[in-house]
Amino acid sequence: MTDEPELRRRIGTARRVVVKIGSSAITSFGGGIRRPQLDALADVCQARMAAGSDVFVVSSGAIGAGMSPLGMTTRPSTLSAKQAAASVGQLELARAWGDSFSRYDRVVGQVLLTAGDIGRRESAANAQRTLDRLRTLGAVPVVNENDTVATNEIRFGDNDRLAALVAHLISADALVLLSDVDALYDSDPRKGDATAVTMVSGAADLDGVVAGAGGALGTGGMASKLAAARLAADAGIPVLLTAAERAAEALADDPGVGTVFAPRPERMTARRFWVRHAADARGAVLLDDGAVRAVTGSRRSLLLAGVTGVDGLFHFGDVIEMRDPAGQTVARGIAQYDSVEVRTRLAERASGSGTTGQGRPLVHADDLVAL
Ligand SMILES: Nc1ncnc2c1ncn2[C@@H]1O[C@H](COP(=O)(O)OP(=O)(O)O)[C@@H](O)[C@H]1O
Ligand SMILES: N[C@@H](CCC(=O)OP(=O)(O)O)C(=O)O
Repeated sequence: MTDEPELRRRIGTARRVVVKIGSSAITSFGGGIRRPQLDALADVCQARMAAGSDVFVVSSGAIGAGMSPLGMTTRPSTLSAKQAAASVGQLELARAWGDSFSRYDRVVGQVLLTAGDIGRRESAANAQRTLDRLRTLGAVPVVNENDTVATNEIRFGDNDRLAALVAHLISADALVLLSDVDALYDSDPRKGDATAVTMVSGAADLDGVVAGAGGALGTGGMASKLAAARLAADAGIPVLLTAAERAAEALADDPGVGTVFAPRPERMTARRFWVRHAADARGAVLLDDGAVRAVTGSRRSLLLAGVTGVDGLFHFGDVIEMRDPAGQTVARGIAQYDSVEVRTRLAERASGSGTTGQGRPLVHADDLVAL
């Protein structure tokens, strides 16, 4: 098991680093983008690049940056108003990052992505190639969610998750999450006494930790950072979480600040990671209790015999969800049948005219990830 100093050194010497900056760190109510803070972050990223690392920036703040030009005084709540604010704000944000890095004669490349893009192999491969080419050209990729086309259903939910998915996409060696709080605490530090957690190596370290909501400008709060850290851990990527104002220490070669999250000892295969985290599920099947035990406890393939119903339309090769009798999603995996065929087989079984106990499994154990 990795110890804390070793993990911190690993992050400090990572060759390829994704740095995610939250809205709360670089925007303010009424004032839009806080240029001095953004410049300070660009200074730190430049120093790390000068030391030989590749840095990929994931920057939130488009909605915050677009509010004041549009005369909005509170963060918009409807999707269309958020998208309108973001479309104005993305320009402001890209210009600000461009100006900031131009002080070092560096060009930035804006990369706007949705969850759907990362969930589809072809567009994910294209995004990965673009990011890589920007890197080889010496430009700094600045990634954000493509808010204009993201819908409630397909939103990343927040940029912490986006940053973790990007880190996986580009095979990063470390992910640094910069927020307005200097570490993970056992409860929201804004609400009183709280103790900092310096390292998380597994679920047990989160026992008793209450991850609360974010600030007025952020979206995910601490829960989304923990989910992103878990996602990165599955991808084998260590994470450091701290405040943007500690960025210089966070990106130093031996970062002594914030909370570090250890990756899984064995990186999930790219295929299982994709099934678990990236791909959009196209539909779902309902399982009986025996099938739930088989797929979650014994990690066996899902046979049609354990399926009691189908929800939605899916095709052979799509990622589907598996739900227990209470409707809770217990696993995800790749379907080896179309939904129409599953429905037909279930109807045959109900009428006594067929068997569903034989044949190939609906989801093979190798393509199945319990949640
Ligand atoms: N257990 C916790 N530890 C640390 N911060 C927490 C915790 N619970 C809630 N928070 C709050 O989460 C906020 C950071 O989330 P958010 O506003 O979404 O940031 P960002 O804009 O950087 O994504 C902090 O301001 C902090 O008050
Ligand atoms: N794409 C949105 C992201 C919002 C968001 O996730 O913000 P944060 O929780 O501060 O990372 C924007 O740029 O405003």
